[in-house]
Amino acid sequence: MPLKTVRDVDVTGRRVLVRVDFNVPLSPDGEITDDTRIRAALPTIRYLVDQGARVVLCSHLGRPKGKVDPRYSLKPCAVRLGQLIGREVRIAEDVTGPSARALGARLRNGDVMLLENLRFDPREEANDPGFARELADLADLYVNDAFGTAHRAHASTAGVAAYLPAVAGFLLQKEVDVMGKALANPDRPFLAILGGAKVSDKIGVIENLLGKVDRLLIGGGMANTFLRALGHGTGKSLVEEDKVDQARKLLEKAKERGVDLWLPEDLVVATALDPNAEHRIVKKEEIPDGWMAVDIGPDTARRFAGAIRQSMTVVWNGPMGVFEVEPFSRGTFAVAEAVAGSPGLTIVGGGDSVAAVHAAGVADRITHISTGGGATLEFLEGRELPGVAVLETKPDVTPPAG
Ligand SMILES: Nc1ncnc2c1ncn2[C@@H]1O[C@H](COP(=O)(O)OP(=O)(O)O)[C@@H](O)[C@H]1O
Ligand SMILES: O=C(OP(=O)(O)O)[C@H](O)COP(=O)(O)O
Ligand SMILES: [Mg+2]
Repeated sequence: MPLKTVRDVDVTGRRVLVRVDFNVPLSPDGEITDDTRIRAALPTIRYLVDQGARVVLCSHLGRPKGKVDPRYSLKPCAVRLGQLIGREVRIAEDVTGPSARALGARLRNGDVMLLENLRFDPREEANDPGFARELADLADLYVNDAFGTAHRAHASTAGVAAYLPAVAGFLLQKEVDVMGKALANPDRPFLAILGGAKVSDKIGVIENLLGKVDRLLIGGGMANTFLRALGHGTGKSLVEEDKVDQARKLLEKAKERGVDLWLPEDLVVATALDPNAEHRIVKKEEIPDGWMAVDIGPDTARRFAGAIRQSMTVVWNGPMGVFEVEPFSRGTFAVAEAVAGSPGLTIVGGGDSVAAVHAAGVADRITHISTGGGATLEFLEGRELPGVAVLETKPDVTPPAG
């Protein structure tokens, strides 16, 4: 059934708590390197402002693990949002404390404020009902527009809906709608590309993906755990030791089901994550001790690009390497270029993958840029996302055919 959205409720003069995903990539000195996720939330924010709502935005940024940490402050996002909407966006000093409550009480119709990083409070990720209640007490209505975090059952994405009317924002609605249609009956060959660094988070989706796709390409940090499962040394690469067994089983399952699962055949290895670090290209069996895999190699990039160009549906999440460091960006950019040149429907999702697609200059040749990485993968798996499940629906009014 279709989701109820902000358009289906009266918002004028009401305090509206809007969960957004402002988890944007930051440079080492704390500058926003890609503001796609902030821009993606603008339609909902602008609508609420125009309707005279009192807007209380909330988001997480990074993984500060329940502790206040200035490196993960949302202040830069408040500044950027203020520039984009042309009005002041005040940021609270705390999440649900005295500063947030005082700023909230002073809001006038059309004002916008932002709470500090939700994950400064350990109760957010624990989906603590007391914390959900404190969030709810700041508002009269809850709007979820954080598609990128909709796969998390946290206080601000799920728990809070127990205490307030809960509707979708325009971004979340659009993501669910566009991807639902695109992936309901995909043209084949259907290919997925998986990379990035959130290995333990995302390895779990592979089993179900094997039942959906014809071919799966694995690169980036995700590939290293699989190389280890094949018995190769991985030096000081990012590897999740406790997922090696699972990776081995997935390799077997792919074989049983006749799904092509491709790993890198060659890699760029480096001595450090530094643009000036020594680096070279090696075969996948030859990662030297003390070195780390930081990108797929040129042969792999060519092979992956060929497969991508032969596919009619492509879903990509997770960079092929540490593309933020220039010498290690080539594999990711080659894949971005290939996805852009693929003849069929293409979806790229994830905070960092989307930043890479913008950096590669190919974003306008992708069918759908999604703000969700892990969320898109779980959606593709066919899993119900907790942040969507808690929202109100409206009766389907599609008239019967004929
Ligand atoms: N081989 C690798 N080793 C370490 N980190 C990697 C490697 N390949 C990619 N990464 C990192 O993965 C990060 C993105 O991962 P992730 O958050 O899972 O993707 P997304 O945000 O697109 O969903 C990037 O910051 C990138 O530097
Ligand atoms: O950046 C995000 O996901 P992504 O890296 O998969 O794109 C979301 O904001 C979720 O963050 P989380 O994986 O720390 O819960
Ligand atoms: Mg990310």
